[in-house]
Amino acid sequence: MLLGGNKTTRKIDNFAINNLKIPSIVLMENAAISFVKHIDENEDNFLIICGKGNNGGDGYAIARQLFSKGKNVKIFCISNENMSNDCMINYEICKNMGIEIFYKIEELDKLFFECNVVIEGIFGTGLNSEIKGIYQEIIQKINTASNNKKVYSIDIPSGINGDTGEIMGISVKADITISFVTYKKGFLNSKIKDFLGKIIIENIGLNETSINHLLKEYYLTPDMIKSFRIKRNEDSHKGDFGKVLIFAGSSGFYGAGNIVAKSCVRTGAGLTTVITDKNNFSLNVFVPEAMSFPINFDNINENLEKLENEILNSDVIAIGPGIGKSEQAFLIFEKLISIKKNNKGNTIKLILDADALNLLSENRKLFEKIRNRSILTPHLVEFSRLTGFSTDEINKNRFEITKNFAKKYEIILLLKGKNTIITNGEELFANSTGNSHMANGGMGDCLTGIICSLVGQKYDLMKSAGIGAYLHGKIADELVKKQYIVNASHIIENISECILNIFQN
Ligand SMILES: NC(=O)C1=CN([C@@H]2O[C@H](COP(=O)(O)OP(=O)(O)OC[C@H]3O[C@@H](n4cnc5c(N)ncnc54)[C@H](OP(=O)(O)O)[C@@H]3O)[C@@H](O)[C@H]2O)[C@H](O)CC1
Ligand SMILES: [K+]
Repeated sequence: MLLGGNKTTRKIDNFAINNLKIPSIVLMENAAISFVKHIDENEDNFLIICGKGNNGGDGYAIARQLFSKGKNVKIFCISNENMSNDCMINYEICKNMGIEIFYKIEELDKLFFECNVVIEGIFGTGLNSEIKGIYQEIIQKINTASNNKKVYSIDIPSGINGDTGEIMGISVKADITISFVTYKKGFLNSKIKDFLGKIIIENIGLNETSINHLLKEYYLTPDMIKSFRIKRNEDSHKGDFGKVLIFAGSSGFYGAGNIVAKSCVRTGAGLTTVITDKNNFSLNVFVPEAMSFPINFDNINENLEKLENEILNSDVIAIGPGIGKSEQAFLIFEKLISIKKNNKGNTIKLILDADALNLLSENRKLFEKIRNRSILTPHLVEFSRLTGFSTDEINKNRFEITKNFAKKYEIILLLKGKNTIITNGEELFANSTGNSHMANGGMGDCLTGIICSLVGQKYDLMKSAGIGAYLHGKIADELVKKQYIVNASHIIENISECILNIFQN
């Protein structure tokens, strides 16, 4: 699903009008028809509150549509001065059709009392400053009425900034928001969840393929994830699904390596090998399918030569969870990223997480070695270390900072958090799955294991990160329907079933 904001709405509008030659009034009509589809047939009494821009125009067009279905419709017109052209056209039609239109704020309370459903088209993507005066008063009244009326917002609850989700002074609290063409970036702001209600994204007669060159940002949906699927050949063998090398876990943190390995195996990698302390025997017990490459941490140099063969033999290397920041960990990390091509002549892909990111932050010249072949999966604090931006600055400007960073270092960045962001600097995915019940130790390790497995199975880096993040969150979303806390082990046991559901449903 396309992800957009205020500017992109104008860009899409302009393209549809100027290039596709769809008159703007037709787009508005399509928006109104799509909107009305979601209104309960049994509802009868509607109050439609309209501003003077195209959001209000949508409101008048929706009023016409409902009126023509025989519904009882009343309109509250906030202003009929300086209306946009299309708003004016629909306002005039409503007047000509004899729909009752009210103008005085004193009449509003009675209008609320008489209706069952409020539809508000005060501001959409054109909101450009703090809301004051009469607009503030009207929104307050809508929110008071919303206790016992169903409130629908057209495109965006009036008062929410479509780009940032910021509340511009005051906002309508919608029960249902029916938005057009794009999932608005502002909806990703977790602080306004209660203002959005149920979100529905509707078409206005534009096929996604005819406009998707205009924007390269997406909100991940099940359909998108399904479309990424690479079918398995009947005659394939384990070599086709990737040789994955994992450097994760160290004394005290063996669990991290075990979780990465088990997630990787369960996601379907062909062969999984874990570089681990020679004294770690837990791997074989926890993940019997994985192989180990034992390391003597007391004499690291003796291992590095043998390790070279292992590197040359791999398709993808995941590095980081639980490795610590010791000198030995650094030497192994440096070795693992020092070879770019494997024995088959293919680029060895890298997934860098946790301490690998911290080591990278402190040794920035290593960025040169990871270009064009890596996914970095920081959480907010790790990303702050990598970029030098404060966590507040990142939160306020996630899209721009992540894109710039990915572009600068030519890597895929996956910034974990609510609506995890994945970007290569051009294209961007915002994840739609996941919940707070999965916020506990080992989750990130599990995600690393899923992603390196997908890369091994020849999914490209963006798609591996996208599928991985979606799958990881989706499993947790399903599990919280029947349990309160979701741990990495729960995710691991459900990976395969969830992949099946996503790819085959
Ligand atoms: N491609 C699509 O998705 C389509 C969407 N449509 C709908 O159009 C709106 C956007 O319409 P637009 O006219 O650009 O903007 P709005 O209607 O949201 O608002 C503009 C008017 O609001 C005034 N304004 C803005 N901020 C304030 C404020 N704080 N206080 C008071 N008034 C404000 C603004 O006045 P100015 O004087 O500042 O110009 C405008 O009068 C989109 O959201 C969809 O609903 C199309 O129907 C089809 C295509
Ligand atoms: K609105």
